[in-house]
Amino acid sequence: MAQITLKSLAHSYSPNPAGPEDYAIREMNHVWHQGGAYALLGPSGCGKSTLLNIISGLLQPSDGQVEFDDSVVNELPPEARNIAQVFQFPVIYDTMTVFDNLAFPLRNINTPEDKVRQRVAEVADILELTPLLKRKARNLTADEKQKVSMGRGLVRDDVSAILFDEPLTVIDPQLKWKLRRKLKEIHERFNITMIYVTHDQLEASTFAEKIAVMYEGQVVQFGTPRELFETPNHTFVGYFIGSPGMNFLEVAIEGEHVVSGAVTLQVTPRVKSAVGRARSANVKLGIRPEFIEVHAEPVEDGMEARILSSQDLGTYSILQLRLGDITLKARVEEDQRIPRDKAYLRFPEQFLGLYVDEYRVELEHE
Ligand SMILES: Nc1ncnc2c1ncn2[C@@H]1O[C@H](COP(=O)(O)OP(=O)(O)OP(=O)(O)O)[C@@H](O)[C@H]1O
Repeated sequence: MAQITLKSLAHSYSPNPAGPEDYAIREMNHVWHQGGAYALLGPSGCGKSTLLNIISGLLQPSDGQVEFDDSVVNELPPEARNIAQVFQFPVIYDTMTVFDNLAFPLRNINTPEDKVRQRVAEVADILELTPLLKRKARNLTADEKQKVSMGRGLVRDDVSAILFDEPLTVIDPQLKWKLRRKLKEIHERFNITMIYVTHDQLEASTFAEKIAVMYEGQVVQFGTPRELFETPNHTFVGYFIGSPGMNFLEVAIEGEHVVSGAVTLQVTPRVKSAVGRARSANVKLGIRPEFIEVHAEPVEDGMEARILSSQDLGTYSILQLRLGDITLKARVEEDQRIPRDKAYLRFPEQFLGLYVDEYRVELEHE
């Protein structure tokens, strides 16, 4: 078992990278602590698989170091790194039985047969594969095959880490939920570092204690699901986490006011002075749909908005609103009165984030 440290790590698939856009991983420093349950979350193409393959040794980084505890492992091949990896599609031997498939990684390191039997029984039990142990793998369904593939990743208890690359893609939605719970249970039981790659925020937050959000080859935030929701460090995290994502308004100071396009925003003096201090033309205010106050009647400092649509989602509704030339989304709970055509909006200061050049900055005290 190990702590995995990435030091000034970068990777380009091009032999002569000309600029940052030629890097699948842009320079990053990151630590995965021993025993953590982590998710690596981001959209397609952001570099998740590249990063996993660098950790497992399938890929050599073009720059920087990968360390397991205090040893640099850049030169070590995958088999010497003691890492288990579970891929999107099943990697199993069709002609072997389920038992032999599960036993394979253990027999490969000359584990005594009684220990093999004990570990295979344990993992088969957790993954509900016990009735299938004697079956040939080729006769299994796609779901069952992927469970065996996961079992092969989980069967050794001496690995430095287990890396999962979207392991539930081929699994039926009903079973996905159950398997995620099982992985969590296994993590709690065996205290192995697990890194789980996904592009699905729900999958990430049900599995992981901490999520690394990747965007354009970099980890833009590493935090608990709650931190990512409440204080996104980067506008991308705001968009990507939450359903719907955070609203962002491009803002500037005009005379005495904070404006967004043609709209004068009602904000506190503290927000105004923070916007005024920003030394960039790229300044945004972010607020989650959950935190916009929506009133049916005029209120002090309320900003009048038109309601474009209202989507009833059972216990809450999502309103699409037009504030001047800005489109916003707001969430209204079922016990709240939903205005018909017009609404009056307030942006409570404690829920506003200020973003300069896409990164969050504190609203300092006066
Ligand atoms: N073997 C390769 N050769 C050249 N470019 C590659 C190679 N593999 C990946 N890339 C590029 O590197 C970038 C990161 O890809 P990567 O597969 O790591 O992203 P990802 O986040 O895992 O995406 P997905 O979720 O679609 O698998 C992408 O621009 C991709 O096109």
